[in-house]
Amino acid sequence: MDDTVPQKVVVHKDSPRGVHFRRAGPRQKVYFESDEVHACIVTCGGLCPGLNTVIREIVCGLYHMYGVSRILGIDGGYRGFYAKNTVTLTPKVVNDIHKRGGTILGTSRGGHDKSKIVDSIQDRGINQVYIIGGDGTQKGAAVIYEEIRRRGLKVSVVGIPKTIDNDIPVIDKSFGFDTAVEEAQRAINAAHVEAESIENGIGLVKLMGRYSGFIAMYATLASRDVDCCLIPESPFYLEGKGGLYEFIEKRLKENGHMVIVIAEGAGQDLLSENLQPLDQKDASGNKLLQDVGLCISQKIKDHFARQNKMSINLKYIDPTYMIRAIPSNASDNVNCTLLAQSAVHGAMAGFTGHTVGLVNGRHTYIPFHRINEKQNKVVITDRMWARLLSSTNQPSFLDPKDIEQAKKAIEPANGLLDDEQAKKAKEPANGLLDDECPEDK
Ligand SMILES: Nc1ncnc2c1ncn2[C@@H]1O[C@H](COP(=O)(O)OP(=O)(O)OP(=O)(O)O)[C@@H](O)[C@H]1O
Ligand SMILES: O=P(O)(O)OC[C@H]1O[C@](O)(CO)[C@@H](O)[C@@H]1O
Ligand SMILES: [Mg+2]
Repeated sequence: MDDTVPQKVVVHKDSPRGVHFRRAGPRQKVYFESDEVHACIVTCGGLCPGLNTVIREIVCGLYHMYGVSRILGIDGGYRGFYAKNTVTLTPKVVNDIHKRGGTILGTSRGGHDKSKIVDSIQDRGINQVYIIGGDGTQKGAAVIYEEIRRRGLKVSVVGIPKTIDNDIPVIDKSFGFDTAVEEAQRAINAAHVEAESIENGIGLVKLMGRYSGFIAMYATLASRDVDCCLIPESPFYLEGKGGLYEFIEKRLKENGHMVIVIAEGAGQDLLSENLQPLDQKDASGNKLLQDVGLCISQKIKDHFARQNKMSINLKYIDPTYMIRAIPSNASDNVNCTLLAQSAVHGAMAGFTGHTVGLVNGRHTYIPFHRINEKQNKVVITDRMWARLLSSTNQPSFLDPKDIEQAKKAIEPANGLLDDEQAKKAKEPANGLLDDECPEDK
């Protein structure tokens, strides 16, 4: 019950203990009686490998570990609470679903209406709400939790973080990420085979990653066939000395072919507004991006045609939805199972207002505000990006001015508290930061 997990494992010698989270797991005392539990599960946002596994394991966990049998599936994301039907979930119904991609409950963007959702929870007598989704979904879950608290309802609200983009902070990584990276290898392999089979072949692969380039970075590091990885966090330019065109020319001269991986959110500043207006948003308010892969492919082709000194053969591969619409692999299945079990144990113990997640290799309960305060991004002054640059041997596309700016904009690259932060942090008498632990009813 009292075990905690530190957010930062590497700290200065004299710095304070920092933020700790409650360790997840079964408790000796449970808050809910089995027969009084009425649980529901909802999936929101984009698809991600492993959604069905999490649903399955929540249902089986509640049923087999705690004898809970009243479990509802909410159809079609947040709006399903008030605008759609529900599905009764039993171990039999969910038995085989982990073998399928997608979510048997359906999902959606937009439609988060706090009052209508909490009215529906109240009217149906639901007292455990399991919400599976990405950064937007966790923000929505926090709003629901606050409203439930305001109304004084005895309802546990638990988030299970889902994102192939890996853009949720604090947690080590989200379920589905490994599967997506693995599937991306197939596209990169195809790009490589095409590129090396033809003179001056270029294989260009676009991968998901709206604001965070983790999939592109890990897929590149895993593959070894990638010559250049472009991500939203690392600005790049096309023309002139040190630009992308110059690098392409150099690689083609050296190797006769090359593979480029580009994350969907990279290089948006280089694109024209002709594909869609720049301020267009999806139903959840996420900015709709232009197809950077298509635009950059065309620009590369035009450049080399204009130059007339080298004829190139570019093949553009866009596996976007293929990497997230598949079932989770073995390691993600394990990950999903443990997350679902942690969620069930926490809710049964009466914890609420938190997301379950792996922190430094341990399962924890993380208060919503910690998850929602920022977005996880690749830190281009940190080790991983440096490792990638060493692996591909690509230019950093940065001038010293950009490096200085990036350093100022992010937290310290080595993850250590600087002196100022260290001074601000105070260690409470019992060594635990009370407000960092989910509320215990
Ligand atoms: N700030 C917010 N407050 C309340 N609800 C929100 C907020 N942001 C998003 N939501 C709701 O959360 C749901 C999912 O959000 P979104 O479409 O951004 O996907 P996500 O959870 O971020 O997943 P992903 O981006 O990984 O696909 C939507 O129904 C949306 O209305
Ligand atoms: O087309 P949709 O369903 O909005 O999903 C696209 C988005 O989903 C994500 O994969 C996040 O789930 C982003 O990388 C991508 O921009
Ligand atoms: Mg999101």
